Amino acid sequence: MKSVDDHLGEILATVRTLAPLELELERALGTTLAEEITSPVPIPPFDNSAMDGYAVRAADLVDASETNPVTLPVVDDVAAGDGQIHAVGPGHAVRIMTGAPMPAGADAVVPVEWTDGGSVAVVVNRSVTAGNAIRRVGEDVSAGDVVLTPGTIIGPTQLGIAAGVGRRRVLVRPRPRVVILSTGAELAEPGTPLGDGQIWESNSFTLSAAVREAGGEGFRVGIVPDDAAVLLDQLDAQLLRADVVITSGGVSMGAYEPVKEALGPLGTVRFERVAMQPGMPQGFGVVGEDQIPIFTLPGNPVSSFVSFMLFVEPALRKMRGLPAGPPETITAVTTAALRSPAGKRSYLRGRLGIGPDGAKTVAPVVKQGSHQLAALAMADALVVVPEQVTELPEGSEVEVIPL
Ligand SMILES: Nc1nc2c(c(=O)[nH]1)N[C@H]1C(S)=C(S)[C@@H](COP(=O)(O)OP(=O)(O)OC[C@H]3O[C@@H](n4cnc5c(N)ncnc54)[C@H](O)[C@@H]3O)O[C@H]1N2
Ligand code: MOO
Repeated sequence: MKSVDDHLGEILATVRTLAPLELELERALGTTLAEEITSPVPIPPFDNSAMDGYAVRAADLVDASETNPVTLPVVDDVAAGDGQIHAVGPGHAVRIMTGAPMPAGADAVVPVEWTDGGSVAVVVNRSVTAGNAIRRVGEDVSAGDVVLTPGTIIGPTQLGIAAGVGRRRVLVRPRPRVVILSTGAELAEPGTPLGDGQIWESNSFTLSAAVREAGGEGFRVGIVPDDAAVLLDQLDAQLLRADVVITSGGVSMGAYEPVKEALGPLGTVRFERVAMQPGMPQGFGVVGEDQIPIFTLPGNPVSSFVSFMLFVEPALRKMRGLPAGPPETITAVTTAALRSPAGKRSYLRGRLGIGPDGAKTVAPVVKQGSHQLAALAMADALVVVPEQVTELPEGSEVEVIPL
């Protein structure tokens, strides 16, 4: 049997990082920046007020206090966005709003709270230090400063700074588009009644959501009947919009394995047994003119999800231009004994916690079957049990993949 590490290694050697493209900011969330973003101007572009109040010369207010208020005539008004030239002469004040450009001659802003709020003349009852409540030009960013570097994942604040330095479009590696096809004659669409022998289809929901969480765009094609020709037709139609295809089901040893039947003859997809549980039957390869990577995951719901975490998620990271490798693990101490088949790496479902000594613990969930989706939904971690280990007593230190 092939090792988990070899399988991932082959996948990562095959998938390619997506080519960069220019996207409007509104569409760039979750993409990976493929250029350096610099600011063409200093930010803020001009000295401006940090508060609503009065622009003054601090020297005029050195003696101002509660007992000795100073009155200054208000000679002008300047609002945010005002492009006019304003000035404050000695002994004068200009009413100013937050974000408005500082008038020439003024060296401080007196917040309105320190005054009587007058609009013709203002009574100030505190002195002010020069520079008070002024935001200086370039205080956030100097002209030419790099604000974002290539390889940065674009989140809300990165979008904000790109806009804040005047960009409308950015060069990014897009979110990989992942088409998800579920095979199985027994599958019924959730929300419709179950016929005899049927179960509700769930893998495509799990997988498309996992794709989204992994920074891709998941397209749920839904249920494809157990018919190789129909599957190939569907695949053909979907390849137009896919950077990756995932199928679930139809790869084991049964009499009706449409995925194997459809893709096997192409010669570009390998079906293998990987030394892991769950998720032993795996297929990976490329399809179509553009050699789109395809993952044929096992149909059991836990198996397909675990396979996604181990193989598809790292592949998506590589496609996004991010460092890619096996999922990161943390160490935790088991709260119960564990069993694992010899020669396979197990990914048991567990719940993380904190022990009385403050150490991280992991409690295996009771139902560990590949079909027991409810137990997976209650778990928040996968406990990794190495190939050669078949039993672990309670209190063992283990590697855990947090979900
Ligand atoms: N003789 C053998 N039988 C099986 C082997 C084997 O080595 N020899 N391997 C078992 C293992 S391990 C797995 S995993 C499964 C994988 O089978 P397939 O990938 O071919 O998947 P199916 O047979 O189509 O389905 C398996 C199971 O999962 C349910 N399923 C499938 N798709 C969905 C879906 N979209 N949503 C919810 N549930 C789904 C399906 O009803 C089956 O119960 O094979 C074992 N057998
Ligand atoms: O290897 Mo299968 O994925 O356990 O159930």
